Amino acid sequence: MRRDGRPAAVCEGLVRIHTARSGPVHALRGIDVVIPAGRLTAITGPSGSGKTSLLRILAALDRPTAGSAEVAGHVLDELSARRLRAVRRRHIGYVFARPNANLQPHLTGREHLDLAARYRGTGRAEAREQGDALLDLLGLTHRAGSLPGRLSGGEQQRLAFAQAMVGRPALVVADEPTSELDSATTVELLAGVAELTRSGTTVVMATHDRLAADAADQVVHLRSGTVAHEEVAGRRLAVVDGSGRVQLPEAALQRFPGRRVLIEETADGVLLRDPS
Ligand SMILES: Nc1ncnc2c1ncn2[C@@H]1O[C@H](COP(=O)(O)OP(=O)(O)OP(=O)(O)O)[C@@H](O)[C@H]1O
Repeated sequence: MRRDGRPAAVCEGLVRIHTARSGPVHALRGIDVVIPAGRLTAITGPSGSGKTSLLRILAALDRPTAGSAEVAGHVLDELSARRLRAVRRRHIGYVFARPNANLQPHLTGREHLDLAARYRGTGRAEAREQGDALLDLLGLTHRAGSLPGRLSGGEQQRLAFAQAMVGRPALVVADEPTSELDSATTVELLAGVAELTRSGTTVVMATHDRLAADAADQVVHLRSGTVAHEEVAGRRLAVVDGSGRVQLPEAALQRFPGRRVLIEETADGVLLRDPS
């Protein structure tokens, strides 16, 4: 949670319909999700389930077709384009999947951090202090003077996280940041990210990688643009949306071939039965 106890981001009934040549594509069909502050949340789900569409809205790079997204207390869908850009600059860090997409070839590690901090309005002395701490935490101190071309893929992604986090944004959004790394490098990067979330940063990361999902405090699993389930503290939770809809796990769904259920309330829960 943030110091004020509020989550870093809250999405309610998010709908995103893309316009493709073949017609409208319903990428998000009513997503309710809460991103707790100071935690690592993984967004998982098969290809095309809506992970990037959700992340782009959380990162203020795109707007929902309907529903609302609040980040750091700002209701993004109500903001003008200028205010949205300002919120993105100040409060949101972004990490792309491809290491070299995150970095400028002519800037050293240190220069990346200085520039990102200035962009977020952080004073020079504070930026230096935070930059040093981030480089140290991510094992990059000896690389501060190097250009990205001299860094390994894993080091480049760690620098990308440092750059996304300097200036203390409310939310760092990362789209499959481990997809181009081998498993040993992935483990190293995740250890660094876990360390950063322990120091108070909130990270939301789309991933296909089980290692990355296992490192998360919360996993939100998407299926066809809806939240299929969440995993928190090792427990798998179904999500009841605002209109009372619950997605059953695949195995449970098999029990209802007619897609109709009898709902029985019992003393300690609710029972679903096949009516046939
Ligand atoms: N700009 C766009 N224009 C048209 N359709 C889009 C656009 N962006 C995404 N889509 C479609 O929306 C759906 C969800 O895509 P999205 O990229 O959000 O899923 P994803 O879970 O991130 O997929 P992947 O794991 O393959 O990256 C897909 O059917 C995709 O083709």
